Amino acid sequence: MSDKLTEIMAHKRIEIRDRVRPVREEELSRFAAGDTGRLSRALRDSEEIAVIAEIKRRSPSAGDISAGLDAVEQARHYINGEADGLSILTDEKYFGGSLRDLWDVTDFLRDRGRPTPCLRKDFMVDPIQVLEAAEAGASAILLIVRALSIDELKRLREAADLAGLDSLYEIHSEEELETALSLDPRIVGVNNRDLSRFVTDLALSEALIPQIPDDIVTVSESGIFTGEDAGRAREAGADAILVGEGLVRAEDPAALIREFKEA
Ligand SMILES: O=P(O)(O)OC[C@@H](O)[C@@H](O)c1c[nH]c2ccccc12
Repeated sequence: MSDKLTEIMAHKRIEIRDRVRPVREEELSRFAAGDTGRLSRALRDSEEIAVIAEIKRRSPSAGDISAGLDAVEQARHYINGEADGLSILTDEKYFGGSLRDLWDVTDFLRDRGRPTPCLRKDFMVDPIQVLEAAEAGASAILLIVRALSIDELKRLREAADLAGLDSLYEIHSEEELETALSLDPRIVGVNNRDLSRFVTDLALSEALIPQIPDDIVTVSESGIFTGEDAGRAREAGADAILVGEGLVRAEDPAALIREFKEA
């Protein structure tokens, strides 16, 4: 692990320090109520390539993407385009998001009676964040394999399982794929962006996704802007793509989601 990701993880551990406390099993398990695996199911059930549409205001690599973005308005576009899942950045310092965005979007989805599953996109390090995700109505959390020890990965996964949340294991190398596969994952995401150097290359999905067993849901993440990119991910065998910047910058995000699915 190096530079930016190291910096972000160090910051995250400090940022949550005041909130960390023992999280009891009962606190987590009251969210599980028969609704486990909503994101993995939605991605698997889609006939075309599934689309996870991300709400992201800025990033260390792109800078400001859309500083004043209204999370609920953006979610409305994504739902109109029939996104299969939403990814909501809740990190404030580096991505301009908040837990409040997640609460607002899941409230909006609930009011519409449309249970599109939401991923809490953040740098998870402690079970308290899993509890926060469940409370805010998320269906899944992100686990960045490179950023966590095996013990942390196991601890976070256990908390997510108790709360009925899916865990998306994000990888960026063959070695990380091995680690993820040893943890019995339901969803593995290949991040095409090198989190140390910020370059994206879909060739990484093309190299790694074919090595992932069929019963695991696969996601190609980052650097997808066009129907052609989505087509490459599908050709590589991805069940889903995760798209942020391309959709946030799009004039008509709903149309772009349809284009991804038709590719
Ligand atoms: O905006 P893009 O290039 O479409 O990428 C989306 C998503 O993959 C990216 O935001 C992301 C992937 N893994 C992360 C981990 C933390 C924060 C953000 C991310």
